[in-house]
Amino acid sequence: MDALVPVQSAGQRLPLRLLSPSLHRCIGSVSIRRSVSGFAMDTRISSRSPSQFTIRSQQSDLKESLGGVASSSDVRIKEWEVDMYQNELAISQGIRIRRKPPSKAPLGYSGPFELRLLNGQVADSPSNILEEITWYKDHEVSRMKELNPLEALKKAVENAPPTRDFVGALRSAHQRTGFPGLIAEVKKASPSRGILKENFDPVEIAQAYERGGAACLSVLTDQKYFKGGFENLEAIRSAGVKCPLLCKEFVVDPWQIYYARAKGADAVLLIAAILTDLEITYLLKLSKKLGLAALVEVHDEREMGRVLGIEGIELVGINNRSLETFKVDISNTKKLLEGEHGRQIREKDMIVVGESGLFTPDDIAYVQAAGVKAVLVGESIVKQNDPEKGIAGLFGRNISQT
Ligand SMILES: O=P(O)(O)OC[C@@H](O)[C@@H](O)c1c[nH]c2ccccc12
Repeated sequence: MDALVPVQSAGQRLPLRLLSPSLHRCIGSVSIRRSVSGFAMDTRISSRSPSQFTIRSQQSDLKESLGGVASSSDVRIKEWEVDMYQNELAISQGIRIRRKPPSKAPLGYSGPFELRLLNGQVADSPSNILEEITWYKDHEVSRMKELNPLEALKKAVENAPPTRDFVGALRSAHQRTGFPGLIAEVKKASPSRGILKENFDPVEIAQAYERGGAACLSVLTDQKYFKGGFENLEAIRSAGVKCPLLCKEFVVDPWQIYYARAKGADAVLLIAAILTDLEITYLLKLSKKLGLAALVEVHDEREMGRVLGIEGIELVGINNRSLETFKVDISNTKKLLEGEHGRQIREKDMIVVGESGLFTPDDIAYVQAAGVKAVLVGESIVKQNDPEKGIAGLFGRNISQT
């Protein structure tokens, strides 16, 4: 991808070679190009003039960029089309979560896409909590980007201390203890459980987890739904906690990967239920480039099949909680590790993380027998007065020095 594509006006056709074959039918504007590698791109209307716009790829490291001139309403229409294509592309991969509300269409626009895409989906309210979070996140990220432009973030990342080896820490904890490596979660609240801990001191909890033998920590950074924050990630890191840190976010934009890295993360979460294969591939590459591990989360067989088709994934999380219905069932981990999928995972030597709903030594033994080498645990340990003891209770013995 070394193309520099001149764009005179929105609506101009772009060279076929830049488009995915399945999207040839969509040719007709720069926006389509954006929806293909699209996620990789960032649209900005330049401050010099509202009728001037540049679309710069976040893959600018790969020297691709688009630039052009159009009216700002053209740009809005094109952006809306991109969003709709994003939804379409996702639907074609069996993803039910829509990334944008369907009626974000600019006022007065009634092209063929609007008719097609709104058909049967006229309501503009999210169909479940994951969709709601995703829509809100999109909104939040665009605001945060204004305050922290990518260029500045890249500089911060260049000067940031090196990352710690998240995957290595899990593997060595597994070898050391004979139990799945523990990713202990620093989580104040969740939409399904409400407030988990009133007097929540993230640094104290993180230090207790570390003393208790956690291999890594997961820190919720979502503010609105989980009462977390990036300040928690930063505080834990600067308090000298050595466990590698997973930034627990709903990543819908590459900007968030840079941000997580700048704020002290060693790993990021990529949720297959909200990301297309292309997005996962791109975000995975970007994470690696920045020295971050990526935990790719699935919650059903279809998502597992999808991620097994993507090169370079080392860590797969199986969430026992549906983020759409909140239903928790730890046999999900077992189910997804059976048969052909399990075989492929073993062949590729991937680390599987059993996530959510783990409370007792029996639960740990159950998911371990199913094939996980790591577990991600929040509620059962964060709720304890002493989270360090909570870990010993969860495993049935002290895992800090075995
Ligand atoms: O508190 P629990 O049931 O132990 O679950 C922890 C973790 O798996 C859960 O918080 C989680 C898994 N995937 C997520 C994605 C986003 C937010 C949260 C999550």
